[in-house]
Amino acid sequence: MEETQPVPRVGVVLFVLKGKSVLLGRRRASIGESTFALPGGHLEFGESFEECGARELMEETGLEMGKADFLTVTNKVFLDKSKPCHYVIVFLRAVLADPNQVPQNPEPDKCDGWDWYDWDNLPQPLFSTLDEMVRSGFNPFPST
Ligand SMILES: Nc1nc2c([nH]c(=O)n2[C@H]2C[C@H](O)[C@@H](COP(=O)(O)OP(=O)(O)OP(=O)(O)O)O2)c(=O)[nH]1
Ligand SMILES: [Mg+2]
Repeated sequence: MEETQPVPRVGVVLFVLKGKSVLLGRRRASIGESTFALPGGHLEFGESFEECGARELMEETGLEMGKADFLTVTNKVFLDKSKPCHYVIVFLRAVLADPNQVPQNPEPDKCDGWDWYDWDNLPQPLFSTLDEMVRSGFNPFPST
């Protein structure tokens, strides 16, 4: 039988902002195990980036997304795992529909839980892509 060739996949990942804080959760997943990462996941057939972001945020945190806009895109190959992965990741900046919503953890097998972290005092270790962005001086907050 012919082997299926690996292909790049598209992900949508959210910087959910509240004041000077960003929403992060410690991953329980093969890629980035035990690192702090942003909510997000795979783009499904027919979805807009915003629809995907809102769906993933609801599935992973129970939070309802408000306004979102495009920030940047990355193109990253993860070769350190037994199954190599290649992701084009679209990063959106988002706020909550209601800023008083409290994050839940409906997928405890995938994440230890979600919390708000001050951008100037981020937890360690960060997920590799996020770590690279922070080190390069990337800032998800709107310039005022
Ligand atoms: N969640 C998340 N994914 C990220 C980040 N940075 C980054 O490159 N990715 C890439 C690697 C992930 O394997 C890929 C897809 O996200 P994911 O691993 O959370 O996917 P998922 O299980 O939630 O997706 P799904 O199957 O539920 O659709 O996006 C990040 O900060 N958070
Ligand atoms: Mg995810």
